[in-house]
Amino acid sequence: MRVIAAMSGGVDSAVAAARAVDAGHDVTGVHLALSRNPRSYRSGARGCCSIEDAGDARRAADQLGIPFYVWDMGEEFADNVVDDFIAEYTAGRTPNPCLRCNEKIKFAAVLDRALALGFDAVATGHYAQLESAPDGTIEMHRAIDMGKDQSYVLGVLTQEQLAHSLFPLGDTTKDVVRAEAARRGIQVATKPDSHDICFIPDGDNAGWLGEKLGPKPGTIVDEDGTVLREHDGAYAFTIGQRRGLRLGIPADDGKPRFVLDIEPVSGTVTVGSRESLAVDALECIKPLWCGTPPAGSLDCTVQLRAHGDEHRATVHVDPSTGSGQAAVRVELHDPASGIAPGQACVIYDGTRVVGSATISRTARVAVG
Ligand SMILES: Nc1ncnc2c1ncn2[C@@H]1O[C@H](COP(=O)(O)OP(=O)(O)OP(=O)(O)O)[C@@H](O)[C@H]1O
Repeated sequence: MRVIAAMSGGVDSAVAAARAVDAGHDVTGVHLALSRNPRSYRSGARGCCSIEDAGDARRAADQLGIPFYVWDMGEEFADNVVDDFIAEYTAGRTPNPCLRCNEKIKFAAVLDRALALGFDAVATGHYAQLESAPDGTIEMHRAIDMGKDQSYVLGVLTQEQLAHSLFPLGDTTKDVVRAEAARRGIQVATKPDSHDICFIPDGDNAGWLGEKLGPKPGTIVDEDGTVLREHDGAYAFTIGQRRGLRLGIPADDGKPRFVLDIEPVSGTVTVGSRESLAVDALECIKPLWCGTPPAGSLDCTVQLRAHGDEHRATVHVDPSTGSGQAAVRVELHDPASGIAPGQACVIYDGTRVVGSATISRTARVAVG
């Protein structure tokens, strides 16, 4: 097959490209220039797409003896990932930009360009496994290294996209990948892993959003509406957040308080007890299925954030719902905490990804 290897300049994608070459594919390396404000990883925090990253990717491609190009996808990334991230926070929701990047950039814009240029597939260093099912469809499964498993952020991929994807690292642990990179003489063998949000290299999401959006004053209130303090922007808060609330006055019961709700229009952030955070029912919109869409009810597990726990659940799918309405309802068998609208609910049957949907509403566990 003619394969585009998406090479970030990191160790995973270098080894993934090497394995694609070993498997006998005709491989071309491509580094994506995504961020408009690239930051050198030598400055400490590892961001994305700096000149050094592109140079590391090029060197790895040279070592493998494969052609190498840089594709500028900065505009697509800004429009589909960065702007969406800002819009979602503005609306009081909690987006996952990696998932969005996979959906709109790596397995959409990049794959489309690859196919248009006559390539058959895109290989990445994501940790997930692909298997052919007896009916000829491609199934995506969790990676064997559960510490690195990235099937959650790939849960948005459709059958068509999976049919043109290769994940050469899914059956390997990160330790083995680093050892293999060292054995192959790949220079980036010890390069640190990237931060979750590549365009916010120092991890200060609130500071970054504050710069983009400016002050949007509002109040923090407790569950009975008492104002506890003012704040400069509700976008600095996420449901389930405990740290950095700077409430000053302790709760009546002396226990920690958590963000329970964010009202985007008034900017009111409600805080309360850990118990009040628990939810056991979710409504989700915009489902994307890896294979044939399920209908009716499904006993399964769901994952509600990257690297989050698996929760046993019964999922009800209504294929007839119009866009914007809850197409997927999820009953969690045990309550979960810190679940925010905007997050993806990825549905698993064992290790197999069934699909994903975006959480639009959560319902609190009835107390007493
Ligand atoms: N700027 C980029 N250019 C090309 N491919 C990229 C880029 N960023 C990410 N990728 C692809 O997406 C995969 C997953 O990206 P992620 O940000 O999770 O990196 P990672 O797990 O740290 O991998 P790596 O060690 O290769 O950077 C990478 O392995 C690579 O194939």
